Amino acid sequence: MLEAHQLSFHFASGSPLLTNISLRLAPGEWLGLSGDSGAGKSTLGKLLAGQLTPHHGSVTIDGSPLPKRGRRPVQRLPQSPELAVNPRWRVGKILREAWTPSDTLMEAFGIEPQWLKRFPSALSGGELQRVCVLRALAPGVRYVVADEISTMLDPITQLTLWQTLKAHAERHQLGVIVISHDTALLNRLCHQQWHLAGGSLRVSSTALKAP
Ligand SMILES: Nc1ncnc2c1ncn2[C@@H]1O[C@H](COP(=O)(O)OP(=O)(O)OP(=O)(O)O)[C@@H](O)[C@H]1O
Repeated sequence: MLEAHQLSFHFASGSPLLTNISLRLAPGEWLGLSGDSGAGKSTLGKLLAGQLTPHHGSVTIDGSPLPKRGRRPVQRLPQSPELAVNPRWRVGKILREAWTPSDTLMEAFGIEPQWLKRFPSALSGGELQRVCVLRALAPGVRYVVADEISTMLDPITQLTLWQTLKAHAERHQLGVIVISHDTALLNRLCHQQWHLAGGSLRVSSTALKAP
């Protein structure tokens, strides 16, 4: 179980951005997070993934704090994949630095073998996003924070990406947090939905689907 316990956070110069945020996500469960631009959704995603440290509160997995070293069990996928990769590494090295997925999985995510020899700048944003999603699914990863990952994809590629991620998450019992402004997408994918406003979470809708 991934749990946020009363998280509070503010940036150095700013007023409080997040106040007393608590949430729980079980393995295999999908949680949707919406909110206006600037509400703090990405910041909350970074806190849950251990990329930022809360000023108050804590994040735990099965009751233990997030590990400080080694592979992060909570992986955050940012909206702009080009900012998340080393532009001087070829795509194959970028992927294999995390793990070596099977050919079947590569195919399922629509990743073509010839892309591996290219540099990230020689892939489209959507192609690179799929590489980054697959890179984040290394063994040992338990939860994924997908932060607006499909905005740049055409509808068909978007659908394929979510279907593939859904199947993979189900097989490996990954918990997934979907950050999006797209209510229809969240309704379709998520078991629980939260809306972030004024630094607090409120239930946006509770789906009746079982995880
Ligand atoms: N490193 C930083 N230093 C100072 N302020 C920051 C920093 N990063 C983000 N902020 C501010 O914190 C607030 C929340 O940012 P965040 O990216 O979490 O919002 P968001 O809800 O994800 O927005 P969007 O939907 O536009 O992506 C914004 O006002 C932003 O300007």
